[in-house]
Order: sequence, then C-alpha cells, then structure tokens
Amino acid sequence: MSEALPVQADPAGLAAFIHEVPDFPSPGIAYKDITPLLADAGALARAVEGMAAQVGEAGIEVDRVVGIESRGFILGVPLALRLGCGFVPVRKPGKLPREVRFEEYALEYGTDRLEVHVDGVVAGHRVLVVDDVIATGGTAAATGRLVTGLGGEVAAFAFLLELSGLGGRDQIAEHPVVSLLTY
Ligand SMILES: O=P(O)(O)OC[C@H]1O[C@H](OP(=O)(O)OP(=O)(O)O)[C@H](O)[C@@H]1O
Ligand SMILES: Nc1ncnc2[nH]cnc12
Repeated sequence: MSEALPVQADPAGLAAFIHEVPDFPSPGIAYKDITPLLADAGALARAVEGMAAQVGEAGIEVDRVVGIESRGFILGVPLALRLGCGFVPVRKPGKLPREVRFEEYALEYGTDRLEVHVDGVVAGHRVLVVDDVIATGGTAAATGRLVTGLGGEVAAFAFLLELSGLGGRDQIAEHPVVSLLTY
C-alpha cells in the first residue's frame, strides 16, 4: 500500500510532471506516473542531468549502468551515455536470449523475478543500478544481488523518485543511494 505523500525534495522542479494515479494498478496504490515528465523535453533533460550530477557530486565512479525493466531502461540509457559507459538490461523472465542469472523479489503489488545475462556484469566492474522509482526496495535489492552474484561491485543506486515512507532504502543500506525527488 502507498499513500499520496507530499514531495519533500525536488531540486530540479520535476514534481509537476509526475502525475499521481490513485488505485493503480490495484486498490490502495498511489501510482506515480512519470510519462508526462518523459514527454517534456526540458523535464526529461533535467531529470537525466540531475541524476548524473548527483552521481558525480557523490564521487561515484562507474564502469557500467544496469537498468531495470522497463522504466529503468528509459532513464538508464541516457544516463549511461551521459556518464560515458555502457548499459546492461536487467529483464523480466524469459526475455533475455542467452544464459542468465535470476533473483526472485517482492513488489509493492505482487512478486516477480529478474534476470541478467551472465556476461552482463564483469567481475570487478563498478555498477550503477538505475530505476525510476524505489518503493519497497525489493526490485533494487534483487538487482543488487544479481550484480554482486556475478562479481560486480554496486557503486550506487540511482532513482528518479523515492517513496520514502515504504522503507526501500533500508533494503539496500549497504550501498550509496541517490534520488532526485523524495516523497
Ligand atoms: O521498490 P519496489 O517496491 O520493488 O518497486 C519499484 C519497482 O516497481 C516499478 O516497476 P514495475 O514492476 O511496475 O515495472 P515497469 O517498470 O515495467 O512499469 C518501478 O519501475 C520499479 O522497478
Ligand atoms: N507507487 C508506485 N508508483 C509508480 N511505480 C511504482 N513502483 C512501485 N510502486 C510504485
């Protein structure tokens, strides 16, 4: 369950581009729809630049960006280009064609499994895990386990938006976390 929380931090002026949809995809969920932000060239640029700036200001150095399907792809690819590194997709089951590692996880609304190609993360690589939203943190934590299970180092997690009331940060507390908007 998530409540309609007020925005606490919004340095890039992005909250106006995120629409809250009550009871989607199930009753009690206050869904944050980022599609208006994606549709606005200025807001999209500020989002990617703002996330890159937070990574840089925290002194986080990165060899690869790992983006989580599907909204993590949308932000992860421009962020990887901006940071000068490659992009690795973490996908929902059965989508990747070669040998994968998988992790199960609990979502705010259900359970699922995430997969990555076994050669997507190289031992010793510093990985930035990117997604649009952290809610309960189950998705991010599972992705962190995929990265470390393949010998990578989670340099940090970067989110556009954090629903702070759901305790997601606690699930990944051993790693640096940056988020542009906090609710
Ligand atoms: O912190 P958590 O509680 O784990 O939730 C966060 C995840 O939920 C959403 O993904 P969703 O599974 O809805 O998929 P989508 O990106 O394909 O819409 C969001 O994009 C994150 O990946
Ligand atoms: N409330 C929410 N809004 C958008 N994406 C989410 N992913 C998990 N919880 C979410």
